[in-house]
Amino acid sequence: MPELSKMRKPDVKIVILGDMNVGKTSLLHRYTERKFKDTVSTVGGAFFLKQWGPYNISIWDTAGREQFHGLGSMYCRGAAAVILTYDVTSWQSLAELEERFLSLTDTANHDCIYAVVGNKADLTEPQARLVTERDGLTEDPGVGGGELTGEPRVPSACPTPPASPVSLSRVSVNKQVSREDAAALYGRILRYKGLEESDCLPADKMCFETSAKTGYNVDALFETLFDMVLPSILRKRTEGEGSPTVDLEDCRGPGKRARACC
Ligand SMILES: Nc1nc2c(ncn2[C@@H]2O[C@H](COP(=O)(O)OP(=O)(O)OP(=O)(O)O)[C@@H](O)[C@H]2O)c(=O)[nH]1
Ligand SMILES: [Mg+2]
Repeated sequence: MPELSKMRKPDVKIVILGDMNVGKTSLLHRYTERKFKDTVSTVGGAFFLKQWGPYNISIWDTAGREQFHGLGSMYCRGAAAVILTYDVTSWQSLAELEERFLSLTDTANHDCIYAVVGNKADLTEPQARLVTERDGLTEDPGVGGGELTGEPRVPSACPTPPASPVSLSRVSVNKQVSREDAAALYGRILRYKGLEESDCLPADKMCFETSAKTGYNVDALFETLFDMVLPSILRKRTEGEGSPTVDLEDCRGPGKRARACC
């Protein structure tokens, strides 16, 4: 196990922002641990270190809860990429990105890259929900983590199985945010930053839909960004910014994928 206090300083920083419950922590778990696991609402922030070829990339998870809002711009300081995350089933979560989170990125690098990410794409697939036609009960596998088996699960409030057979239909949860909505937000982000769309990466490359639950598009999201921030790393190295080591006394776990809270 490497001596953490001598760990190389991360070469570059990526920050995930977005409203509470959109799945920021779940996306990081999916990418770094290949799992969809239970989460608790993030307090403050946490970071992961990812070795990408010869480079160390720190990925900062942030709290979406209003009470931690003040920390956001601190986390964004010096970021080379920011992942603005919303929930595809929640229009409000997209609106919050513009109203509450975009201004936090004022402290990011001047050439910071922005990705707009709609998570929980699994919930909008045609087979995302079970609906019992008998009494309108719904079962959401996205929350409980259950699999679709064709057998209704009995709600805890109803200890005995229904006497009559229950017919099942499968419908999708309403998708509230389209890819076009996300692309339009991306355009507004560029304008907010005073950038010309023609000089920037196009919306179809920078807007992703993902599912932390199924893993859909999660590797593509992170690895596309890693590749995109490499020029920033190389420039920083050429400019000789900062010291080559960092004090990571609080880190837990091996250097390849350390995690810490703050
Ligand atoms: N169906 C589905 N549920 C998801 C997905 N990602 C996260 N969730 C669920 O959404 C809830 C919130 O997930 P978190 O990852 O804790 O959300 P967060 O954005 O980190 O929230 P804060 O830490 O409070 O800002 C949890 O119940 C997750 O299991 C997904 O892709 N699909
Ligand atoms: Mg979280």
